[in-house]
Parts: sequence; structure tokens; C-alpha cells
Amino acid sequence: MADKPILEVKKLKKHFHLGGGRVLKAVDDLSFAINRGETFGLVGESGCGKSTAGRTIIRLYEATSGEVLFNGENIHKLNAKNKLQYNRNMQMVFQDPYASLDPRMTIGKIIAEGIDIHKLYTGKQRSDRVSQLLNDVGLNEEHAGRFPHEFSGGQRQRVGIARALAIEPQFIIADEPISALDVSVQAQVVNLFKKLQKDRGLTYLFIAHDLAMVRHISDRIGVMYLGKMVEVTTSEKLNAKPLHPYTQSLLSAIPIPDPDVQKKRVRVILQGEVPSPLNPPSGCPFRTRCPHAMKECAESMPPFKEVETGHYTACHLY
Ligand SMILES: Nc1ncnc2c1ncn2[C@@H]1O[C@H](COP(=O)(O)OP(=O)(O)OP(=O)(O)O)[C@@H](O)[C@H]1O
Repeated sequence: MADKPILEVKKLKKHFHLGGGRVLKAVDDLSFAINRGETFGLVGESGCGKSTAGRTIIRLYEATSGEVLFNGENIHKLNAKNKLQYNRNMQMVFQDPYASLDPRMTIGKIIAEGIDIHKLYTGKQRSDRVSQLLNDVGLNEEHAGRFPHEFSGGQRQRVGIARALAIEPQFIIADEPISALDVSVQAQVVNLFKKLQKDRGLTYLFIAHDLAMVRHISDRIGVMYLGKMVEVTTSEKLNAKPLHPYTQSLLSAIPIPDPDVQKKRVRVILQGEVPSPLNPPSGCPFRTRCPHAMKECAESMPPFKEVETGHYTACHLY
């Protein structure tokens, strides 16, 4: 029998109350699961709720409703001791490696923060651990006494990764971890993520707006639009046969290196902008930009259902 998923997200909602009765449904009814050892890519345009989803899963934000099960346990029902253990199992790597590293702290202190909070090592064991982590991410132990501003963007992101690894988590949420980096170093950081996953059996939730990149590193992909999950399947199925018109448009925008194939491809160009999440369209939120919109799309939100084995989508076409 297959292993139970390491993470199950069930009907997760995170609504921000902005005053004056205005409610911004940043994450609305999100359901998906991540298997142990896989990379799950979460994609969608800016503002669709990817970061909010990641932050709610790791409990930087409290959920408005819904469930997050980690190793089968509902994380919203954990007592203080188990919550600390949960925090140990799940860590986050942020987009901007400069903003997320305290400029007044040395790299060694930054990396050891989690070790100190969880009281894992002290003295020589602690400094040995920091040296090891620096080596593991392609830096070296002399870097421990330096400050974040002395490093390049790629090196700072390596520090961010070492910090996340310090307490040996099983699961890492990487929120746009390469988008702030030069193109030339993006591949190096992606390769580091891959190597660490292989060596340590890590599971990743990899958040990014760039489907072209995500599909190369993810086993499975979830596509979000205006706070909702619109499609989930394996990278191969998503590439070969995307079901949701929004996914089709994202894929059709990715250039193909082969000019003959590129010529034959039908480009799906979306009309208009993403609607405001404060005032989303009725029914399916994508209908105002969808080339296949029908009458029923304005009337009801299509259920998120398994259309083919392991291939889920929320669209009235299916
Ligand atoms: N703390 C907050 N308070 C109010 N609204 C918020 C807050 N955080 C995010 N939002 C809003 O929630 C929606 C989703 O934002 P989120 O950052 O999760 O999207 P995203 O897909 O990660 O986009 P990006 O890649 O630009 O960060 C946006 O409309 C955003 O303005």
C-alpha cells in the first residue's frame, strides 16, 4: 500500500478582514495532498494566494477554516509541545534572501537560531553542526563569522536554505526561492534543492509563478487562480494534457525550443486582467477570462474533482 501523504490540505481557507466589511479571500477552499519525498509545485499568477497558502500551512497565519494534516495529525489541534515538534518538522525558505536574514546577525548565528530554539546542540557540537550545514549548502565554515551583506544573492539564499535545514525538517516550503536571483545562479540553487532532497529524503512544497521552471523540478503540480486550486496532477500529465483552460493558457505561453513544434502550437491568449480578489466573479472565478465560458460558469463554482486517475480539475467542461 502506498505511504500516507506527509501533508493533506483539506478545504483550507484564509480570509483577510480588511475593515469596512471587506473580506479578501486569499485562499478559498484549497484541497491537495503531498506525498513523502516528492516535490509539489504550486503555481499561479501573482496575487492568486500561493504565499498565503504556504504561510497558512506552516502556521505563520492561522487558517480561517479547513484542515492541515501533517503525518495524519491535524496541526490546528496541536498542544504547545506538539506544536513545537510540528514547527521542527516543517521549515520555510523565503523569496528574498536579503530581507529574510537579519543584517545584524552573523551567518553562524542565523543558521543556529533554530538549533537554539529547539535546544538541539550547544558548544562545539553546535559550531560543528553550523560548519557542516555551511558545507552542505556549498559554503564553508569561515563564512560563519560574516554578515549577510558580505554575500551575493545566491549565497544568501544558500544561507536561508542552511537555516531551514538546521533542525532537520522533513518538509520544506520554498516560497519563490529563486525568483529574486540572477538567472545564472537560479539553476545552481535549484540543483542544490534537488541534491539536498536526494540526500535527506526531503519533501518540498515549491511555490513559484513560473510554470516553465516548476514543471522541470516538480513531481506533481497544483495550479491556483484567485485563491482556488483549479488543477492538480503530475508534471507529465500537466504538460501533455492540461485540462483547465487557465493551465492551457499558462502552458501555451511557454516558448518551445523546436521551431516546427512552436509553429503548430495554438497560443491561448487571455483577455483582461485577473479580477480583484475583493470582488471576484460569481461562479467560476476564471470565467471572465476563459475562452470556453458557458452560462453555468457564472452560476456555480465547478467542483474540484478527479477527472482522470490522479488528475483533478475544477471546470464545468468536465
Ligand atoms: N496580510 C495580508 N493582509 C491582507 N491581504 C493580504 C495579506 N497577504 C496577502 N494578501 C492579499 O491576498 C492575495 C494573495 O496574496 P499572496 O501573496 O498569497 O499571492 P501570491 O500568489 O503569493 O502572489 P505573489 O507571488 O505576488 O506574492 C493578494 O490579493 C494579496 O494582496
